[in-house]
Amino acid sequence: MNKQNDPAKLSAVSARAGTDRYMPGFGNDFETEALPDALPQGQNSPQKCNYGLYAEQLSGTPFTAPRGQNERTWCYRIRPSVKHVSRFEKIEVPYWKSAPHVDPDVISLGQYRWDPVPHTEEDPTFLTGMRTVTTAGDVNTQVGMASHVYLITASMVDEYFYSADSELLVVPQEGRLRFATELGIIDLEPQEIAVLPRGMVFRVEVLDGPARGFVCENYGAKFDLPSRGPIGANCLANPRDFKTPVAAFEDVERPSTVTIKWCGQFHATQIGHSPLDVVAWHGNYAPCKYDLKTFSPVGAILFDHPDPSIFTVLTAPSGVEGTANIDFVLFRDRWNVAENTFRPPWYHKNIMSELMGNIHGIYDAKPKGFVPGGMSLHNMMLPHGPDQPAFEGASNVDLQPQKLENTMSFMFETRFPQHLTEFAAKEAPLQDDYVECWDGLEKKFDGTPGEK
Ligand SMILES: O=C(O)Cc1cc(O)ccc1O
Ligand SMILES: [Fe+2]
Repeated sequence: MNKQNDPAKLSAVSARAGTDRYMPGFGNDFETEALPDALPQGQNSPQKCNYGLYAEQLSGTPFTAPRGQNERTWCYRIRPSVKHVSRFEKIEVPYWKSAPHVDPDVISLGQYRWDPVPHTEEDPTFLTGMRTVTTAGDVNTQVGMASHVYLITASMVDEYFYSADSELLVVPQEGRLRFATELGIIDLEPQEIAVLPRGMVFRVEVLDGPARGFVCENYGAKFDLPSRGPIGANCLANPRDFKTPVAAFEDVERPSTVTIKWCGQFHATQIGHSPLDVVAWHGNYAPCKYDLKTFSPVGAILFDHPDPSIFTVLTAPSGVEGTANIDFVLFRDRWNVAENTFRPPWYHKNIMSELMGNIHGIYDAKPKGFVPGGMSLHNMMLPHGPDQPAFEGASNVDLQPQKLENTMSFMFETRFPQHLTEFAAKEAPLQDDYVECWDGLEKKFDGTPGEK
């Protein structure tokens, strides 16, 4: 291996220069060290680690999980984590809610749509700027999810966080963020996503603000790549496009706070140093980022509109095959070529509940009103579909091959009904007139077949 491609050398450079670098692959068994020979070879727990480091395992799955699903990472760190978090004090993070959270005064049954949540006067961080929109399932039994909007203008300074409750899928819509994590640094911008594993400590800095985006908090089993079935080994999200950071550590001694989300509650602990002190690590339980522009969509090339599951980027299983705890689905720019076909999404009712967000541009089923930064919720078994202008347009358009451009929306689709928070129902800019977008769909039936 030449010097330039040697991950050890890259990470050493990375740690010193503070630049971010990544290793390709989804769920790979990675190894990386920010100082030469910090990573033990051939074993996990030497009697004494080099540099006086402590060896520590982070288990993301039970010890006995089947081999293909078993995930853990070995960290070689300046202090063991137990020196970072002890003597907890309960704190309030009022806008970050967890399931079950059903407010009797809030009705969740319905079709809802929101304008972008505006930035506030305060200077919120990733923690204080998190606004829960929906919750589903139960955080205590590790099933379900929550969807959030984040509004961030301030970096976390000497402040760290981890969620024992969940894996976090972060979908930026505006602004650039840096996730300084125990295992390395991820820089993130709109049209990219990051996946932060349960239990991993991080700090979020604003590189370019204000920052707004969406978070899917997964209480259940981890996000995985979907099986492609007959599609074969390529297209959709390809494993090599997922990027995991190389090791980068901080040897900083300053009064700091670590906040933990645990069973829906928040606790803080004070420490005298940065917990991001992992000098080297190896394993397959690690954060990653993914550029949504590398998603290769597959679709109908003759007629009809397939189910949106063909656009699944990541899926978090629920234990029932084909019934996801969460699917993360991407509607990106693509060619529309189907002949004699109503090309936008069809009208439907779904046993899964669909939370959508617009990252960029125009969504074909809702040409107006569903704008970047905005969201919609079509809850379990509640009918929805194209609005009246979209229906008329798509029913009458000349069906030439058409490139859908300037479009990127996503869906957090879960098997569980999603319950609105008070914030979503009462504070966020809910569009009271949303359901009127279907009012103009008139009766066309007159008992005769033919042109309508
Ligand atoms: O409701 C939506 O807009 C999402 C959606 C898109 C699609 O192409 C088919 C079904 C579906 O639920
Ligand atoms: Fe839908």
